[in-house]
Amino acid sequence: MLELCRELPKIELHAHLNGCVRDSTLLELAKLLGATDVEDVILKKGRSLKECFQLFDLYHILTTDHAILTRITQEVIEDFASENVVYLELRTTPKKNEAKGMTKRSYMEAVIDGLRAIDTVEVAFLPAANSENLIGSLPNDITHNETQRKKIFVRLLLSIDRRETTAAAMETVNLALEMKDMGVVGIDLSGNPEVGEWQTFLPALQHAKEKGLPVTLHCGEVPNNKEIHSMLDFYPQRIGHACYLEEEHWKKLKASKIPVEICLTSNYRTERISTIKEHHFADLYNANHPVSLCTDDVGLFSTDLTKEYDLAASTFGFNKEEVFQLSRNVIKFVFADDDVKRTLAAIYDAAEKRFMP
Ligand SMILES: CNc1ncnc2c1ncn2[C@@H]1O[C@H](COP(=O)(O)O)[C@@H](O)[C@H]1O
Ligand SMILES: [Zn+2]
Repeated sequence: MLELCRELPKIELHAHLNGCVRDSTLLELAKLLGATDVEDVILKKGRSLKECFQLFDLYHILTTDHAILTRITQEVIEDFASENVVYLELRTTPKKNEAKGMTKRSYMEAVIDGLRAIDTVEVAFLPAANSENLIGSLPNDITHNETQRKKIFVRLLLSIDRRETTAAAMETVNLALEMKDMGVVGIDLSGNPEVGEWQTFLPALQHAKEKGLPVTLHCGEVPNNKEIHSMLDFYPQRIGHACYLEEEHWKKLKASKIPVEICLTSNYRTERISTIKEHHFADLYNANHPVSLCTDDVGLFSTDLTKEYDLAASTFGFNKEEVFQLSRNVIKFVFADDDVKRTLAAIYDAAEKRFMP
C-alpha cells in the first residue's frame, strides 16, 4: 500500500513552510550559525505540543532570512512534488526582521522567489490570468515517466500567528489581498493554541471574509470550548485539527459541513490522541463529513503525505478504491479557482485508469 500511496496523486492543504524544512538543511544552517549543540534537538523524535513551539522559535532563528527562505521554499516544493503531490497549499507566517531589513512583504517576496527558482519540477503558482501557460499544459501529459519533470500546482496561505496583535493580523490580511495575483489564496490562523485570544484576531479575519478571501483556522488543538464555539460561528471555509470538540460542537461541525484538515501523525506525536485508531478522522469519515489528510509539518514530524495516506489505509482498512476516492475528494476543498479544480479532476481521471484499470 505504501507504494500505491506514493504513486497516488495527492493534494496537500495543510503544511507549514517552516515545519517542512529538511532536517539536513536545518543542520547545515545551524552549523553555519555555529549552533552545533542543536543537532540532538532537531533530530529528536518525540515532540510535545509545547516542544513544537520552542522548536519553531529555533527554526525561525535559522530560516528568517531572504535567501534562506527562497531556498527552503524551493526544497519543500520539490519534496512534495517528488511524492506526487499535484496541488499544494503551502502556508507560512510573514515575519518582520529589522536586522535583516525584512518586512512581511519582502518575506513573502523571498518565498515567491523560491517558487520561481525551481527548475527540477514544473510549478504553476499564478492564477490563470497571470499564468505562464503551465495550466493548459498540465492535464494531458501528466505521466509517470521518470524522465519527465513532475508537475505541481502551488498556492499560498498567509498565516496569522496567535502571538500577533490585531494590527499585525490586519497587516497580514491586507498583504494577502495585495498578493492575490501572486498565488496567495487565503488566510490561516495558527501558532501556539495556549496563546492569544480569538477576539484579537477576529477583526482581521472578518476583514478577510468581507473581501472574499477564504480562511482556515487551527481549531480545537487544545480544549477551549468558548473559542471553538466562536470559531464555528465564524464559519470559516475550512478548519484544521478539531481534536477537542464537545458533543454540542461536534454536532455543529457536522451540520456545518466545514471541511476538516486531518493531521494524523501530528496529532499523535503531540499527544492529542493516544492511538491513531481512536482519531476522530474515523467518525468524520464514516459520517461522510468532508476531510482531507494532511501532514502539518513534514520535517518536524518526520512524515510525508504518502505516509499519511498509508497510515490511514492500514489503520482504517481502506482498499485501493477508497484511498483513491479519499484523495480525489479533496479537489472540492482547495482554495484555488475552478480552472485549477477542473485540471485536478482531469489529473485524477487519468490516474484512475492507471490505478483501477
Ligand atoms: C503542530 N501543530 C501546530 N499548531 C499550531 N500552529 C502550528 C503547528 N505547526 C506549525 N504551526 C505554525 O506554523 C509556524 C511554522 O511555519 P511558518 O513559520 O509559518 O512557515 C509555527 O511557528 C506555528 O505558528
Ligand atoms: Zn498546522
